[in-house]
Amino acid sequence: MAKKAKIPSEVSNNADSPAKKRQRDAAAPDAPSPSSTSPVSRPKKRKREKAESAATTPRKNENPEGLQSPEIDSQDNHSKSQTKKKSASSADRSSPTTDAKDTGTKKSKKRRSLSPVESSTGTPSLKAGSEKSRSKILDVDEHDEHHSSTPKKKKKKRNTPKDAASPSSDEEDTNEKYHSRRSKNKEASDDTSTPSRKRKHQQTQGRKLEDDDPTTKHSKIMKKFEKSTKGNKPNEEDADQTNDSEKELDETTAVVAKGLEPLPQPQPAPEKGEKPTYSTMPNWITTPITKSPYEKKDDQLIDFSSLNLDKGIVSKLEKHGYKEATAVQATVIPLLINRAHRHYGDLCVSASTGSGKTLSYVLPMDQSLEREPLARLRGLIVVPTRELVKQARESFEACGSNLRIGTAVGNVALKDEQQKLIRWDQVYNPENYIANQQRAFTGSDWDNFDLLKYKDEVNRSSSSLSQYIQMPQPNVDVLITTPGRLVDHIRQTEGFSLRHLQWLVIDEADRLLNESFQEWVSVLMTELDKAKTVNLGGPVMDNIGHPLRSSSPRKVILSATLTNDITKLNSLRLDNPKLVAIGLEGAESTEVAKESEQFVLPLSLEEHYLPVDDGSEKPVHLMRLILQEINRTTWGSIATPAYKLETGNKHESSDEDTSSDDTSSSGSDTSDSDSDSESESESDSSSDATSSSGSSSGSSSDSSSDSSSDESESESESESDSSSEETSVDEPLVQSTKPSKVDTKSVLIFTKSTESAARLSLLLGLMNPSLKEKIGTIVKSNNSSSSRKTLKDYRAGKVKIIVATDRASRGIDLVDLGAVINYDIPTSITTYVHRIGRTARAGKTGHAWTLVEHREGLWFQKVIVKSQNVVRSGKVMKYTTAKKNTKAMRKEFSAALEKLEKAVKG
Ligand SMILES: Nc1ncnc2c1ncn2[C@@H]1O[C@H](COP(=O)(O)OP(=O)(O)OP(=O)(O)O)[C@@H](O)[C@H]1O
Repeated sequence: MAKKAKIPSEVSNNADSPAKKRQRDAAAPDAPSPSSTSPVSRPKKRKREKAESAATTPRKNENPEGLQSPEIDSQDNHSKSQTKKKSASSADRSSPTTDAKDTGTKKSKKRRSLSPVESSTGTPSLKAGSEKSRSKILDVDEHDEHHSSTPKKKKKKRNTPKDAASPSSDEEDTNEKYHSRRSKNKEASDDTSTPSRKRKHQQTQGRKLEDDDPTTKHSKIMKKFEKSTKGNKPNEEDADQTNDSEKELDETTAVVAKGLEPLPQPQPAPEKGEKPTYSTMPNWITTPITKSPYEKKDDQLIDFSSLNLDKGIVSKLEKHGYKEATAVQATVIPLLINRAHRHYGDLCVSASTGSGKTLSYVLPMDQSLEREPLARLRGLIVVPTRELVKQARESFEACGSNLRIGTAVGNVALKDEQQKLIRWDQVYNPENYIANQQRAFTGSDWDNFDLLKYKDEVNRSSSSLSQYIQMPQPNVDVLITTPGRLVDHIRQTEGFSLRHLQWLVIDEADRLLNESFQEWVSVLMTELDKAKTVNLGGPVMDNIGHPLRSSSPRKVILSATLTNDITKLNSLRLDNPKLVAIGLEGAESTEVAKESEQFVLPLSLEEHYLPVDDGSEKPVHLMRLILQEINRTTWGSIATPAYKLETGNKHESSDEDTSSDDTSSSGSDTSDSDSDSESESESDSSSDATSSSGSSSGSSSDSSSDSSSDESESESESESDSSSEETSVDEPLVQSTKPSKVDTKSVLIFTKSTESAARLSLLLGLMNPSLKEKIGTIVKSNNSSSSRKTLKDYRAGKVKIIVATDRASRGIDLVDLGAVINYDIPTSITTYVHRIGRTARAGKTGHAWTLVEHREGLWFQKVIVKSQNVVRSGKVMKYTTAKKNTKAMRKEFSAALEKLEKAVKG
C-alpha cells in the first residue's frame, strides 16, 4: 500500500499523469496551500507542496474560465475563493454554455465546490452514497482544505476545529453545494477508472489517519497560517498604494478647497476644571483666623474692659469715645497681650480700611511696655507716610500712654532729629576713660574729621565725671518712623541701636514691602541680627558665663490689602507667624481663594460710578456731582449761576435746610428741561463754540499731566492699562440707582498726579469762585506745609474739598469725610480699595464715586466691579446725573479754562 501510495506522487512530480493533472487543477489558484508536512507519507507531502506551488500561480493562467464568469468578476477580491466555488457550482447548474467549455476543468471545479466542513458533516445523503462517491468526496475534501482560500475561512477552520465534526455552519450554502456536488460526483464517477478510484480511496484512508493525529493537525494549521500571512502581504502593499493615491487625491482636493470657509464645528465639550487639592502657600496663610467684620451687627459688642486691658487704658479710651472694640481689635489684642490667648509668634493682620487696626497694635504695645526711668528703644513702628506717623502717635495719646514716643520723618533735618532721639549717658568705665584720654588723632581721623562733632564731644567730656565715659542711647521707648528715615538713623545716628527692641510693627505693609525705600527691609534685618550679638548683661553676666542676648522682637504686620506674596513676607523673617483675616469669615475657602489676595470693603460704604463719555467734560461732571449730591449744610451758598439757572434756584434750599433735600433734588430734575432750553436759546452759537474749544482744551490740559505723574505718590502696582481697552460704559453694569444724600462735611477728590491735583483745584475755584476758599490739596511737594495746612484747615472746618494724589490714599484718617470722588480712575484694585477707604470709616456711612471714561469702562468693570478679590456688602451702582451738562455750565467751564490758561502762562 505504501509503495502504491508513493507512485502517484512521483508521477505527479513529473506532471504527466492524469491524476497529477487533476490534483493541480484542484488547487485553487488564489487559495493558500494547506499544510502538507504530513509525518505519514513523504510522497503525499511532495504532492501537497506541488499543490501549494500551484496555489501561488495566478489563477487566470490556470483557470481562465473561472475569471471569465461575470459572477466572479463582480465579487470583491477578498471573497474570491468563496465566490468562485459558488459561481462554479451555479455555472454547473444553470449555464450550459459554461459547462460545455469547462469539460477539461470540471473536476477541479467540483472539488472546489466542496468545503471540508461539508465533507465531514456526515449528511444523510452523503452517508447513503456509494463507496465510490464517498471516496471521491473525501478526496475532494482534502483538496478543499488546500483551497480554503480566504483567510477568514481558514481562520474559521483553525479557530473552530470542532466545526469539522459538527453540522455545517451555513446550512443553505451547504445544501446548495451538496446538490451541486452530488450531480458532479455522479458524472465524475462515470469517467473515473476503477484503479484510480481505488488509489484515491487508499490515499483518503491514509489521510484520515493523518488527520486523526493531533501533531499533523497542528502542523497543518501552522502551515496554513504561514500561507495566509504570505497571502496577505500583497494586500498590505495594495493598501499602501491605495493610501498613497488617497494622499495625492487629498492634496489635489486641498488645493481645490483653498479659500473655502471651514465647516462650522461643534464647540468642544467644556473641560471640568479640577480644583487643586493642595496649596503652594504655607499653612499659616491658608488657615487664617477669620472673623466677621459685622460683629457689631450681631450684638456681640466687646468692651475694651473685657480684653484684659489695664483699667487706666480703658478709661482713657472711653473718654475718647471708644467704648467697644472693633472686630479687628477684639481679635488681635488678646493674641498680643500677655494673657491666656496670647500667640507666641508673629502676627499678620488683614482688615478693611477704617476698621481700627491702629489701636489693635497700639494698645498691646502700650500695656506691655511700661515706662522705665531711662528710655530704651523697645518699640518700632514703620509706616509709609508722615501723616500716618502723626496718626499713630495720636493713637498713643488717645489711650493715655505715658511712654516716650518719638517720631522720625523726612521733613526735619536729620541732625535735629538725632538730638531729640539720642541721649548721652555717663557710664563708669575707667579703662575706656583712660584710653579715650590718651587717644591721639590718626590719619583716618583727620580724613573723616567733623569739627561740629568734635566740638560736641569736647563739650560732653568736659561735663562728664572722672572715669566715666559718654554712651549714646536712644531716648525714646517707641519710635514711629517712615522707612527712609529709619535707614538714615540706622546708618548715621550714633548710638541708634535696636538691641532692646521688643515690638516691630509694619503698618500698610504691602506698600512698604512693594517699594524699596533705600532697601529698608534688608538694612533693618541686618541691624536686628547685629543687635542679637550684643550682651545685654554687661561684663558682669559675661564673667559668670551667662551673657544676656536680646531676643527677636515680636513682629506685627498689618494692611487692608495685605500681600500674600510669600517671598516678600519671608524677607521679614517671621517667626511662628499667624494670619488674622477680618471679613473673610464665610467667604469661599477653596485653596485657590485662599491663595488669592482678598480685600474687604467697609460695610457702610456705597459705591457708584459715573460715566463721563470721553472725559472732555470731566470738571463739569464733577461740579454737577458736588452741587447735586453733596448735602452741604455747612458749606454756605456755593451754587454757580449756571446751576441756579438749571435748577431754578431750588438748589439753595439744600444748603440751608436738610429736610427739603428731596424736594430740591426732584425739583432740579423736573426743572431741567426748562432751564436747559433757556440756556440753549440764550447762547446757542457762542456757547457751543466756546464749549467745544473749552472741552478740548480741558481735555488736553487734564491729560497733558499724565507724563509728569508723580511716581512716588501713585501706588506701585498697576494691574492694568485702562487706556488700552475701549468699551462703552453706557451699558449698565448694575441697576442704576439714586444714592442716598451724602451728609458730609467734606469731599476728598483723587487725581492721578500732583500736577493734575493742582490744576483741578484751581479750575474748580475758577468755575465756582464761592468754593475757592474751601479747596485744599494734599500732594507730594518739596514744601509739605501746603498739605499740613490743608489738614489743619480741614480739622478746623475751613476746607471742605480736598484735592489729592494717592499720597492721601493710604491710612489717612479724615474725620467725618462723607465722600470720596475718583476724578481720575485708580490704577489698581489695591489703590481703589485704599482711596475709597478714606470714607465710611469706623462704621460711619460713606459714598464713593468714580468718574469713568469710555475707554476705561471695560477695565473698571473687570477689575473693580467684578473683581473676585473684593468682598463688598453691596454692589457698584451706576449713577446718572439727572441731566446732561447744559450749555450754560459748559460756558462756565470754558471761561474758567481760559482764565486758568492765562494764570498758568502768567
Ligand atoms: N473702637 C473704636 N470705636 C470707635 N472708633 C474707633 C475705634 N477704633 C478706632 N476708631 C476710629 O476709627 C477710625 C479708623 O481707625 P484706624 O485709622 O485705626 O483704621 P485703620 O484700620 O488703620 O484704617 P486704614 O487701613 O485706612 O489705615 C479712626 O478715626 C479711629 O479713631
